[in-house]
Amino acid sequence: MITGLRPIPPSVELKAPQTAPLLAVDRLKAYYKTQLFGVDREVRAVDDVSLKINRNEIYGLAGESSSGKSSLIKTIAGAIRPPFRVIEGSVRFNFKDGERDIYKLSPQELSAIRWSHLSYIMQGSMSVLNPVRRIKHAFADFALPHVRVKGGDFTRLVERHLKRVHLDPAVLQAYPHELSGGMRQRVTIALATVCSPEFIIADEPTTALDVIVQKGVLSMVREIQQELGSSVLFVTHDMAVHANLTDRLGIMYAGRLVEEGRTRDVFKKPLHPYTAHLISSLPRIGDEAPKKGLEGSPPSLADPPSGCRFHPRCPLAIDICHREAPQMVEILPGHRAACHVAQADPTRVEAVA
Ligand SMILES: Nc1ncnc2c1ncn2[C@@H]1O[C@H](COP(=O)(O)OP(=O)(O)OP(=O)(O)O)[C@@H](O)[C@H]1O
Repeated sequence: MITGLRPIPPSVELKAPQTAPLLAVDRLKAYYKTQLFGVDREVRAVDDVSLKINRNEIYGLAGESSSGKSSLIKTIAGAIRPPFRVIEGSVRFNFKDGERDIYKLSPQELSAIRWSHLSYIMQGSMSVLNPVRRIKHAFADFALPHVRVKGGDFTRLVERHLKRVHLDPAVLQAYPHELSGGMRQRVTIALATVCSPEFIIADEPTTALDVIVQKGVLSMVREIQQELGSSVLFVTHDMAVHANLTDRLGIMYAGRLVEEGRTRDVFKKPLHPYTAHLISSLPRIGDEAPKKGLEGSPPSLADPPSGCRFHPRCPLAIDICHREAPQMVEILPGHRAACHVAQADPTRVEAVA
């Protein structure tokens, strides 16, 4: 455990009970407001999303390309830059030393919680690691400002952490190009976790890696999460990764969360036809039946369909789906879905899978 973290900023709110979720996202809307050929355009990348992430869990976020996963994690991390804007809603963290409402923090307060409370593992390790500087400088640049220890104590702290994640401290002397892709990604995970953050966002950290290396990196994520007792928001479109790693799973479609539940429940009994499709398209050994692709393409988020955004592609769509956007409703214990058909009769969705 690292001691010597920075003092709590004065604007921190009162502590909430430790049983409360670590993260509560409430009715969040965040849009890209751009102009195309002089015409205003609004891309509704995050459109009325509510979710909670508990302490000590790995929450997976899945969905096809352009469904809004990266935009949602940007809003959660408070990394909002024009043309992206938060329209309404809130993102609140219940950290051990007090609550933080991300959109009420000043830039200084936001940077004070980065790395020490909230950290981010990005997709490409090379975007974090400077190719012309040794790895040790990355630790000094990012982590050193967030711990009180300096000099030799800081080096010892980093070396201890590297050993904890099964990395040889010799990597500190290496340049990024001297390491394999898997090693570099391990280094970025070590970097993101060295200050023992309570909440870790991982954005497709294993996408560029081959399956064997990917397996090693995923076990490292699980191990470090358990050791630190952190919560992880793990984003990938790869459902096989979710099946192996995550405790709970949220599925996004066209800027909305359409299903959420314990990962095993979602895989066993999907409640949204889109999720059923994602699961049924996973390859299974011995299953020679041809896989049916999902017809149609994802909608434009600048002009999404009326009602349920999935209805133009949904084999179960009924009248109401064209007119009314379904709300996320708990259909089975701890298992929510935004689907009119499943809310009327959850067994109908099984037929899609
Ligand atoms: N800077 C931007 N300006 C305008 N629109 C954007 C911008 N960045 C993303 N978008 C749009 O927001 C929508 C959601 O994109 P986002 O990157 O969040 O999806 P994603 O699910 O993370 O996709 P991927 O898996 O491909 O990364 C898309 O329609 C995308 O075109």
